[in-house]
Amino acid sequence: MNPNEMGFVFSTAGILEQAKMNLRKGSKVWVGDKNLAWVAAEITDFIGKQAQVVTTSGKKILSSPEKLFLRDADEDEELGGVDDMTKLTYLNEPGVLYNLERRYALNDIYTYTGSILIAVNPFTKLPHLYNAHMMEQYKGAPFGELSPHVFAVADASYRAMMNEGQSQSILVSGESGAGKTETTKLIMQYLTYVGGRAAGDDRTVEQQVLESNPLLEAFGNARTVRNDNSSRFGKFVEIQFDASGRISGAAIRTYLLERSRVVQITGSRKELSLFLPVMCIWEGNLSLLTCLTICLSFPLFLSLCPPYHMHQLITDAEKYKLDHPSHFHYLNQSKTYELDGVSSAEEYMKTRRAMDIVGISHEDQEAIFRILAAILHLGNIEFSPGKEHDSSVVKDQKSSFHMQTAADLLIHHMTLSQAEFDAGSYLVHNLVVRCDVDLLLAMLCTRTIQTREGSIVKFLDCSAAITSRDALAKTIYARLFDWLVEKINKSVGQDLNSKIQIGVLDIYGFECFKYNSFEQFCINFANEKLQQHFNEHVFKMEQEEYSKEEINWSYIEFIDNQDVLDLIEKPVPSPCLDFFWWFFGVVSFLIWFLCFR
Ligand SMILES: Nc1ncnc2c1ncn2[C@@H]1O[C@H](COP(=O)(O)OP(=O)(O)OP(=O)(O)O)[C@@H](O)[C@H]1O
Repeated sequence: MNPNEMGFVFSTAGILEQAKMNLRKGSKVWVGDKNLAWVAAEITDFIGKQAQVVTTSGKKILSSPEKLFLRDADEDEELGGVDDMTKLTYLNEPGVLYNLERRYALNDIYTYTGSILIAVNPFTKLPHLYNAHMMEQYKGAPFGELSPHVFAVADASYRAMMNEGQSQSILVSGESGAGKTETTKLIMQYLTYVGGRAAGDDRTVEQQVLESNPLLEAFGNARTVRNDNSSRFGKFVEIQFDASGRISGAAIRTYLLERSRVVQITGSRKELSLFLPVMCIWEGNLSLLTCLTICLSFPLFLSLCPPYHMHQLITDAEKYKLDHPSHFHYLNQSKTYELDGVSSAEEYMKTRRAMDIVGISHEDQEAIFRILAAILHLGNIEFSPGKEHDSSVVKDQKSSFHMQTAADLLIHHMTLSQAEFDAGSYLVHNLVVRCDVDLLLAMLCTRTIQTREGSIVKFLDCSAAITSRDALAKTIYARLFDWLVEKINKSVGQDLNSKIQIGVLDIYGFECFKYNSFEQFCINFANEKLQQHFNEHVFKMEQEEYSKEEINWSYIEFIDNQDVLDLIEKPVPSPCLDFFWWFFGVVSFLIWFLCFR
């Protein structure tokens, strides 16, 4: 991606400038506060190396001058804050936060910092901000002329694409729950508005992209500590345009599905509930089945469904041998089986509808639910030690039942081509290939190692068998997700001839738990890379430009995360490697010398 072609939407502000300090008595400053983060104060005296400040509430504090930030003096007059933070005299963290707070209080959730848009999550519906009238207002309006808005960023990208004939990208970044996915949807809504096809067309590409969202969310979202509907995958939506600026195709690319959530929640409930009001539960990935089972067991949910749906849910649950979610290991770890304000039955039907819209046949829909049910049954297979050393067997009858059911559900429908049909001795074109339960057992309890002499079968102990079971469940789920994305892309249709497109990247945010999985590491690494791209775009390139043109200005200090990236992705410098091999050689020689001489 060419950074010059990028628009940015940032949902949180980063640390900006610690302005060159010029403190004296009477200076208005920000001083750190344990509860409020920052409070406004004024310097009244200097005692030794410390500055004495008096806060607006009259509290006297001694602070080292380096910990103080200069504050704009005019905040009392301009109660609404500034719509572009570059207008602030002192662009520092407390100044930025205070400005955002003042604007937020007036429901102004958007603020510019130059060409970057900062969005503060309103956690409430603001329909007046996103209606057709607003879209019409922003259409073609020069950037910065109207109040800051996500439509202005989308419009600027669209205009730049049309005027320069170059593809554009919009990066939506921020921590979990900041509002990235909502912002992405609004950008798509606007692009749909300006680049929509002529009236009278059948279901348009843009409609299909928007309509496929519930499907992706049903399979790729989960409840986390910060967000009830957190995307657990990154998404890059490419909207393709023809030369006249009309949408001609689209493609959705997904990244880094957090597949470990299929088999376990991220942190233990106890740890999370100590600090946070919402427990981290795993829900969205199998929300369809959860709702199937919840609907069966809770009359309340049943009463929410129209009779046809009720009937369908019951038969589906019976068909897949499902029960209350508390009976399934992959669902009961959080002990939470419903979300406030979310009707599982409605969600289930919404997802079914989205499948119809995307063109997933009823046979394929059946297959999807069978696979999901099979994953749930897989999770209930337990193991006990076998007769052989370090081996394992299926624990009891209950586990055997779940294994048999999983195998029965993992059937594969094959439609043979005429050539295949003619070549083989098949009686039918359509074959149903069942999963052999003995093969499934062997897959879970043993590992086959290929050697030069042939293959060796190694028994797995109980914990290794459980790891193997979970790995299978995760892999099946991830493949199903990829298949769904492929299906959506086929249904939406890409325009392979398109020369210009707008890409919207919605990548899920940085998170840090007590124990972080490898997946979390990859997610955080991706976020660090994006941060570096942002640093390069906003700070480094601008500063280089100023230096080149010999413009006198003070350097902005920013936290450069290049060291973190180097630590992860840079090859080990060769002197270290050389030393390692030298050291290894010496130690090997000594061992050989001491043992054999
Ligand atoms: N512009 C907005 N208007 C109204 N509500 C919003 C807006 N942006 C976000 N929200 C609310 O915040 C919730 C969380 O937003 P969203 O799912 O977009 O966060 P996210 O940054 O994508 O989180 P994650 O990284 O966990 O997926 C939404 O479900 C919605 O209720």
